[in-house]
Amino acid sequence: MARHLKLLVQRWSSRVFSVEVDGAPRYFGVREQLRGEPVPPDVFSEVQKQDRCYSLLVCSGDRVTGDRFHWELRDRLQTQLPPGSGLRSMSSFIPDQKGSLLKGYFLQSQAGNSSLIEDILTDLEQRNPVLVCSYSQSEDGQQWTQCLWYQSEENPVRFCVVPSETPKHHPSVLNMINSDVFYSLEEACDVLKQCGDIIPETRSVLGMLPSSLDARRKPDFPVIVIEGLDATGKTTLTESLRDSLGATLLRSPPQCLSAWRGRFDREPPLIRRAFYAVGNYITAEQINQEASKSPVIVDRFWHSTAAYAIATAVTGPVSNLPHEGAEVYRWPGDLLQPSLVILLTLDPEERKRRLRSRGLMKTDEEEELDHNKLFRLRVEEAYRRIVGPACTALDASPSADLVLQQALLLIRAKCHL
Ligand SMILES: Nc1ncnc2c1ncn2[C@@H]1O[C@H](COP(=O)(O)OP(=O)(O)OP(=O)(O)O)[C@@H](O)[C@H]1O
Ligand SMILES: Nc1ccn([C@@H]2O[C@H](COP(=O)(O)O)[C@@H](O)[C@H]2O)c(=O)n1
Repeated sequence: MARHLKLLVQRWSSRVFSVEVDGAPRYFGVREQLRGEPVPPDVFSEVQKQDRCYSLLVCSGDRVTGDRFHWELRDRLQTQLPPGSGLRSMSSFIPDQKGSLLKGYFLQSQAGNSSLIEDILTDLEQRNPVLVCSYSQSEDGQQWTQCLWYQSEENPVRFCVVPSETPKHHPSVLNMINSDVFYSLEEACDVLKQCGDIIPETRSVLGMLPSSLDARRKPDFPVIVIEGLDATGKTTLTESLRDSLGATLLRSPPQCLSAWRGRFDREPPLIRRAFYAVGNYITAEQINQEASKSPVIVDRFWHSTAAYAIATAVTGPVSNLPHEGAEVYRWPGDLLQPSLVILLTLDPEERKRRLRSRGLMKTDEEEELDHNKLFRLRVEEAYRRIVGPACTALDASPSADLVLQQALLLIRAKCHL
């Protein structure tokens, strides 16, 4: 077994395992010896006595390869596993230890399917950086045990499975910085550079970056960013503001990246978020140039990149988000700061009505906003928690003209235009 896997398993009992059930994580741990009465963790409560469970944790040392493999693995398992395997997302982490998160999947093997599932797992384990554990119930039905699957045929070391307290932070929070949310151009570029061989388009994207960036340069004219969920009226408002103020209208991601956006939208979060992060820096350079001549209006910027990334990385209710004031909500030190950020807010029913009447194709995330109320609430709350600058909320439900008048009032008050 590779050295890093050995180290990992030696610290097994300090790790917490988390399995997603109905969009919320359930936690358990493992101990070498059971102290006190056995209490099966609730993840196992609906598993039949003769069934086995398996966990697969991705253990690649290289995060780009690991994230892509984790992403593809779901599709592979969904197509290969027999029905009733109850495939769920899972992770393992050391509470409060940044960077300790390992991602993977948890599944059930019903008695009749066991050999088929074991063939799939053997093949996976032999060819890929994945650590498989199996879980079985003791004869008396009192206890679930975990063992590393590769050695289960020989003399397996069995760990007792025990319930674990809900940790202070959602597991994804541990790996969020510079995986989901990038705090410098350098970090985002590093990820894209590592993808050069597998995604040739990254070279063209990186080629769009200016040779130098100066975040401290203060633009001569105000820079106003308009943010909000899709169909809240950003396009309508930004175009009206451009006309009313004689401003330049820009957007993030910038027009010059349009050809490659779809390609990066199909990649796992690490790569997708790095693409959008780099897009903000390219837009920032365009802002710098235009804001020496006129006010600049920007349709989406950093708030969108960070809020969607944070809200997607965690699951469950808003209380699972990193707490208000956490590091993930701060503005990157090397990114131009706008003079004002206006967040358009809208009642979900009215937003749906506008979406329907517009009738355009929706991205996966837009679909998710529609179907998953918790996801929408997390995005909205993440928007509100980002600081440096924080956004100013504006009710987008009145007519387009009234929203424009309200936005102009805010801009005049804040930017003295
Ligand atoms: N204040 C308003 N009242 C009623 N309808 C509006 C208002 N503002 C915009 N709309 C309509 O709602 C729909 C969505 O607006 P718009 O395209 O401006 O939103 P958006 O935030 O830019 O969306 P996306 O982020 O998905 O591009 C459009 O059909 C638009 O005409
Ligand atoms: N600065 C940005 C802009 C957008 N995104 C991501 O794109 C999606 C929304 O874009 P629309 O063109 O549909 O408005 C959203 O899902 C964000 O993930 C971003 O990350 N950063």
